[in-house]
Amino acid sequence: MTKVRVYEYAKRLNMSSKEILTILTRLDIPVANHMSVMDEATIGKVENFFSDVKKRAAERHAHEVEKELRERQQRRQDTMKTEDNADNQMTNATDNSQGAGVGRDRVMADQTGQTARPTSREGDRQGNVRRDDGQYRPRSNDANTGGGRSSYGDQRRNDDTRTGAGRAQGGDRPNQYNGQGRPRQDQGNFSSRGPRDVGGRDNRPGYSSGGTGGNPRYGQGGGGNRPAGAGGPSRDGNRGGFGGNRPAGAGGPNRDGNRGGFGGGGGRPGGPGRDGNRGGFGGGGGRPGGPGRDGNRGGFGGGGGRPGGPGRDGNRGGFGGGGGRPGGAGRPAAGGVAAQQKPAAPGSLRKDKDKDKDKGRDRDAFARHEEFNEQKLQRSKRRGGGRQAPALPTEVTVEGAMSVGDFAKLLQREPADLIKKLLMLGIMATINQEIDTDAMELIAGEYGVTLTVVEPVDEEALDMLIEEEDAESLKPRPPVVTIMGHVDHGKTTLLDAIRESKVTTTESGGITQHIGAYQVEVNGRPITFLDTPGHEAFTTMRARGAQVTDLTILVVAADDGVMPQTVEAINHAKAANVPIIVAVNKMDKPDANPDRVQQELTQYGLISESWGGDTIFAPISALKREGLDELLEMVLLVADVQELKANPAGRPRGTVIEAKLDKGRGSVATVLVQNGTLKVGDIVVAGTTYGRVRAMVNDLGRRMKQAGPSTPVEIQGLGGVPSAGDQFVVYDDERSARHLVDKRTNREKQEQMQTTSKVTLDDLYRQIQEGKVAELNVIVKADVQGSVEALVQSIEKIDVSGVRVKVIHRGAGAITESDVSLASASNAIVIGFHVRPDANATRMAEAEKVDIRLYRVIYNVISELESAMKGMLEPEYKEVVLGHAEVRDTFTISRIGTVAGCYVTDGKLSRDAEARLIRDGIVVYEGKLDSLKRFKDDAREVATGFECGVTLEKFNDIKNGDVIEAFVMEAVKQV
Ligand SMILES: Nc1nc2c(ncn2[C@@H]2O[C@H](COP(=O)(O)OP(=O)(O)OP(=O)(O)O)[C@@H](O)[C@H]2O)c(=O)[nH]1
Repeated sequence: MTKVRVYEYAKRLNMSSKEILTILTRLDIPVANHMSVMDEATIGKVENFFSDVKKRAAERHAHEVEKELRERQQRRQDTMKTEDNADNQMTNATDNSQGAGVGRDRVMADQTGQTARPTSREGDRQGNVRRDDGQYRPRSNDANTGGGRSSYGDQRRNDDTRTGAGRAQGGDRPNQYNGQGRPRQDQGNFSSRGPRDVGGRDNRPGYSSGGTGGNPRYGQGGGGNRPAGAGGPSRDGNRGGFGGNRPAGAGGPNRDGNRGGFGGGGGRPGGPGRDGNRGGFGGGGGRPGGPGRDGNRGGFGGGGGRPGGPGRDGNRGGFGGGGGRPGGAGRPAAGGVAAQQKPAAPGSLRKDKDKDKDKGRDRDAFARHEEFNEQKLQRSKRRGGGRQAPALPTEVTVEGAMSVGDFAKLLQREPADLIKKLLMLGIMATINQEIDTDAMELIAGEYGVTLTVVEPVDEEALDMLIEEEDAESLKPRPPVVTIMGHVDHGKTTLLDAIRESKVTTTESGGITQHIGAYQVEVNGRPITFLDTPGHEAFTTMRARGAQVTDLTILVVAADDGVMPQTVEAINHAKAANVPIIVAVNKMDKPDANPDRVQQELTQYGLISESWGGDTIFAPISALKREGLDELLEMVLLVADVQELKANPAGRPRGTVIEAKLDKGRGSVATVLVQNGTLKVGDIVVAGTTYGRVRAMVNDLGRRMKQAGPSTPVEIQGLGGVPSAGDQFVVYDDERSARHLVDKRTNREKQEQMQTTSKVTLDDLYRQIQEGKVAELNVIVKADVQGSVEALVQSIEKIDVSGVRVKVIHRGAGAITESDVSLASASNAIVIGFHVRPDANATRMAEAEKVDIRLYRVIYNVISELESAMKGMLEPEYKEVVLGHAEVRDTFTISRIGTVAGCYVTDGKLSRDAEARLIRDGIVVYEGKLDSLKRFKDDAREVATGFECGVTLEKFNDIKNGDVIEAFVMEAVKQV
């Protein structure tokens, strides 16, 4: 497959480019826009994504289908259980009940289609109903004849062959039966055309009716809801048979068992039962039954449902069926499980003397029936338990806003349902739209789910494997010091003085080399100096979130006093929350005035100890190497107060101080180890590069095997050149290091594509609303110090909706690169009053996306800041007139309107300009140019001295002599 652009690919899939871009973003594939090229791998990933989505949808569908099936099955089981319970209750009822009834619906048809004749002949059948004397006496209590047409599946006694009989057929063929059930028995196959519509038609009409034999108590016949078919004969059992809706037709004969059988056209017709709990079911539309003997259930037989085979002595004879669960194929009608369990005794007539035995069998059968039911229940429980859908969550945890779809997934609810609920709450949202935690809370409440909002996981911290070190493993570490100050106040001289005086004396013979940082030893304790005087340590590094400095030495020349960069340095240090030690330098100079320095610094909150403050002032002469020991002792003192600690045995991590590409050595980076002990061979990830430490060199040029906390070392072996301020960490394996670097590179690219999140006045309100800004950092630069102070005082008074303005730096003079870098590091805006940024500052501001605002009136500064904070900052527009044209002629064209033939008298007319029509000095129309043509062609612009055709948007009343004025509205920056 060749490469395609996003929009082409989207078109191919009949999707929008936006959708594809969204998918790519989700897949962490950086793309710029719809014109971006998708290579084969990317397309593959997208296609995988689609197939995953499809797979998930299919799974969900399957799950739903399965659930539906399970519910159906459960319902069926419940119904059966209810009936079984009813049966058992019947068992305890009277003996000798029999009845005959005529089913309402057709009961059952046999395989031959013959109508079952409810003629009962004693002795002529197996498994029949006769009792003691073999005489079939319909009236007697003993020999019970079921009237009507019994629907028997297989009424044979099933001595040996068990054919799946009792397949009821047919539907509602009416069959006039009068409630006199005369069960007919055939050899083996019994069937009956179910009687229908005889007997009463009311609800329980045929109760006790129609039975020709014996006590018709339980025989049911009738035509109504629970009407009667012909009940089968019953003996010693409870129920002869049912007919009607729920059974109908003739019930089978019953003997000693609980249920003779059900007969039914629409319901379940029964076969004969003997000794068992249920003879069987037989049915036209439902389940017709086979005969049962000694077993719990004879069997089911059915036309539309389940037809049954014979059962004997076992739990269930078998199922057979014509329709739903076809006979033979379902559970085999022949034989059946039970039949094999206990071979059938030759079916025969039952004698009274066998009665006790029968009763015993009854009990056995009942027990088996119970056992079977229990087993069935357990099986269904197991089945249900195994496949049970996971319970819906009652508690969910979120980290912040998420899309409706994702939240629905979390709640395991349908997104559409969520969208509906959101709508009810007045929130219009689509599945991909993000909702905040408040909305989530409301939705969760609707579902009765507890929502917990937790702080989002700091991915960077995770990536950097930042673990909490336990207090016991922390050991004191050397302080890391930077030196700052105004130009020429002696920073470099001081750094050199410290290095030479300390390094060379302690490490005699060592050749110091510049690696960007070095360590000195004072009173046996090391101090690390960052060798980069100036702001980089603060700005560049802080912008990357790195904080390397523990304290800063502010160098102020005693002869020069506090200068602008001194102030800047103070502000940098304060912004970074780093303690300051003031080194009053050049004390050797005759015009040195340390008091002045002390006095000037009080303005910036640095009050010397001698004046009751807590800032240490150390008078030194860097040139003459005087006062250095005292200064360094002070450094140690302040460090002690800070209790600087690290775990030398922890995971090595730190910050890149500087890095370069060396011709011979490749990537060389000076790093400051801040925790753990970095060793040669370690796999280091720094920024977007990684590699194995090949060699380590300290500031004395010595090869090192390992470097502990606060040690600056130069390392070789990284794959690329990291940036100053990049944090590094040691990874356990190269693969995960590479993975992190890939991830970072992708993220970086994406961030570059996205708009900056730096604060600007234009989107300040949004950022305030989003809670991103609670304090607006401002750098104030003005032409004179007086203006600076006035401005700062006014600005600091602004307090809108809890957002405070904080002036982090102020000064007189042009806006410099340093101001911009401080603004960038501190997410500040720069306010210039009667000053302008220099070229470098402008360039840097563009690169760093720092908002510089220039003003000439203090009032504008205040009002604009206030408006921005209130979200009312409207860009100001001014009208710029482009030119005029005189209407020399007009034409009316249908469907277009009036076309004005014009002559441009001055300036130009532009196609997308706004226009006004002036007639005799009065503006009669103001709107837009609808079309602008030179002859027949559309023109973008028509300049002075040319003719053109003009139409105005929704305006036709143009007359000769009118003047068309073209103008545009331009946004103006306030200056
Ligand atoms: N008399 C005297 N001169 C000093 C002292 N310290 C530095 N100087 C001189 O001041 C000048 C500037 O010193 P640097 O160390 O370059 O000053 P810096 O602050 O590093 O200057 P930049 O690198 O330009 O920011 C040099 O000529 C030094 O010799 C001192 O203690 N006494």
